[in-house]
Amino acid sequence: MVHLHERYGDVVRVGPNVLSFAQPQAIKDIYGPGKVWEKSGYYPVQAAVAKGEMAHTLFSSPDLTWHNNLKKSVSSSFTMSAVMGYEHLVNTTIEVFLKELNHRFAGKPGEQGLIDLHTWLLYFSFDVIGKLTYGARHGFIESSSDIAGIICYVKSFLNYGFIAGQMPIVDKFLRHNPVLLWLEQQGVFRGSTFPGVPFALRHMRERINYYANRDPSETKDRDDLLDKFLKAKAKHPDIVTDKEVLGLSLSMMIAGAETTGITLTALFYYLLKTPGCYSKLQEELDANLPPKDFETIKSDTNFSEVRQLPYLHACIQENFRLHPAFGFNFERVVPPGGETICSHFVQGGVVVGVNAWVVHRDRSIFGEDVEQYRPERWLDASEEKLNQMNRTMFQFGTGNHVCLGRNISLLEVYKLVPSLIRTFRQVSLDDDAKEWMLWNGATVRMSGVNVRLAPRHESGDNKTHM
Ligand code: HEM
Repeated sequence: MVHLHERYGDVVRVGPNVLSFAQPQAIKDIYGPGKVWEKSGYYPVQAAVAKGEMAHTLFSSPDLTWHNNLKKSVSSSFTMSAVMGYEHLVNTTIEVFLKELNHRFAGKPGEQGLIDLHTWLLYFSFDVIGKLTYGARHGFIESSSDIAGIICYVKSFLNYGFIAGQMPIVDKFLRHNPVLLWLEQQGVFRGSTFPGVPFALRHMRERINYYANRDPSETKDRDDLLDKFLKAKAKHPDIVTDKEVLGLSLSMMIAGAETTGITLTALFYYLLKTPGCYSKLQEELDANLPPKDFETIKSDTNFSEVRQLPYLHACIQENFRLHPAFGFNFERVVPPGGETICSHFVQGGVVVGVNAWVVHRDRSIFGEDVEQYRPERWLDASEEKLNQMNRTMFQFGTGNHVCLGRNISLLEVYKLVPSLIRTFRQVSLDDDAKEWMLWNGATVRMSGVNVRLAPRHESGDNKTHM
């Protein structure tokens, strides 16, 4: 999409009835205050399937009333202050992650010390989401494997949606084929069910039993998202049923895990490719959060503290700018009667959208060096420029469908990056000259980010903490 706009200009017709806009003004015109336009046919293709039934999520549902009511019922569990209450759940996952990396790889020579960073950060982000949603990790990290093929499924699920979503009618013959769904309901065919469904159903059952079999005065609230979803169900039974609880739980994993794993990998890649930035960040962390021993490091990396560190913030913003996790246009349908977008009148029914990869590379906003990873642009900018840059950031979308889990992903990123950098004396690319490989399958994925870790304490010191 970046190349298409470079070649054909600010408005590109990318399908018979589909327009892509490059100018930041289009963000305001399409998704801005008061704009509640329907999502395009791209989204329902992304519905999960549970035992032959469509399990719509906030992301996939075309029904705006259902979406708005459901989002309103659970949004208080995703505010920044609510999310800070989940910090200890992230801490325990960071602790396990760092211990595994240290024990398996740190300081080891040859193949033994080589880490496929993206794969490990996916183990991390999928385990964090399990912990936040159900209070229990699936165990990707400890087993160093893709449990039940969940990660692989999410990738192929998004790949499929990315392709089929270009011509949504084909979906009715493929994944959401009514005959296949019916066969699945009869137990004849099990191809479409998301492998995360059995986990979700087991945790839902256990939780419902937990509350049913205890006197309310004896039950202690659990502090995970499933508890919040079940409370929303009790409070708004007309809006949130078991089906919604299942859809919400699944969407945490589908929308929230790979996106954060990609964001973390890109951030380490850019930092390691620009060693000056890495050293500056390390200096800031060392100056503000003096290194502690391995056991206490995860609890020392306090979210409210690290959020205030300017260089860390600049590094994270610059990464979101250069590598937003989603690589597709967030498509909406122009309402009947038509609307004006960036001074062009567009007829009702036309699908329009903006791509974060495109607007984040607008030279009039971010400067001529848009392809360069340069966190300093966030520190050197005048107040007016900074406001303009912040307004153009589109990695989480905006408006009615803005990412529900953005604060959760910020919590993960702001905590994991300093924790990993402080835990190891050195993090380095295995081959500095090698570039990563990128491809777009709705999320923009990478491969070839292989790193090595040097422990802070070379000798037996480190082992005593394991
Ligand atoms: C770096 C990480 C993440 C990125 C870049 C990201 C990006 C996005 C974007 C761009 C959208 C809106 C798409 C559109 O308008 O069409 C979205 C929606 C959504 N995201 Fe995220 N996301 C991230 C993490 C998460 C997490 C951690 C969760 C949950 C725990 C989550 C849950 C959702 C949900 C439920 C929606 C649908 C919201 C709606 O339609 O109202 N996301 N995300």
